[in-house]
Amino acid sequence: MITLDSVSKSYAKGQPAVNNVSLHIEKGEFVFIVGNSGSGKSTLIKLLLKELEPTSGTIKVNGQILNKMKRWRVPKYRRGVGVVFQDFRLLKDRNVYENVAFAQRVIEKPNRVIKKRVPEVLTLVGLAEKYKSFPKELSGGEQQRVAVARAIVNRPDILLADEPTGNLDPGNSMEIMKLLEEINNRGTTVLVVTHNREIVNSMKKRVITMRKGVVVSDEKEGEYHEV
Ligand SMILES: Nc1ncnc2c1ncn2[C@@H]1O[C@H](COP(=O)(O)OP(=O)(O)OP(=O)(O)O)[C@@H](O)[C@H]1O
Repeated sequence: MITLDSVSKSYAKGQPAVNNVSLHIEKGEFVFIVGNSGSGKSTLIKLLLKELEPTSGTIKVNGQILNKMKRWRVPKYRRGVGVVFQDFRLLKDRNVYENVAFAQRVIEKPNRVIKKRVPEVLTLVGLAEKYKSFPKELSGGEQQRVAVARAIVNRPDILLADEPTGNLDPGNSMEIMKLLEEINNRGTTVLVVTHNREIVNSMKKRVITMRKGVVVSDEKEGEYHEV
């Protein structure tokens, strides 16, 4: 599903943010990416979204080599990848329903599809009853649920979450991770960048640890390592 082959990314100067990384993630896997601040995790996510180009190496996602992808194909590619961020990034002036529906409207899904699909995903994330609420009327955990609903409404093959619990308390953090696990159980490949040691250690998933741009460990049912 995702293969990185000797991928490096250097910004203007200094050592590469991602340094000769090779890894393979199978369809349906749940993977944590951990590592200190500045170890290259967000850069890796941006490379997978084709927001950045690698300085060298190749990235293959769903059989497509990202480096060679024609520019006009990129929007379609990104639609197959759901993304969740630490800061939720909801539209403040739209209610829960519209925040999720928006992701379908931009790809011109017909209204009858939207009317069926949005309540479905809101039920999955446990927010069916709050569909009329605006982001400011929701708790942080609820806002992140909306962001997750928006990320999955178009049924992406892959869900990338960059510090999805960074702004949440421990209870809400665990609930969001359980939700990501549920989405994974339904077939979506899930990659989660996190600093949350307790959650990583309790969930017993694959853990890829980065340090200074390099993958220093990659364990099945791994633990959070300080490196
Ligand atoms: N746009 C940029 N221009 C120059 N250097 C950058 C840029 N973005 C990131 N870097 C550098 O690349 C390295 C890796 O950054 P990255 O954001 O990928 O780390 P991270 O592991 O996601 O960190 P954090 O846990 O703090 O989010 C850091 O040294 C950072 O300063």
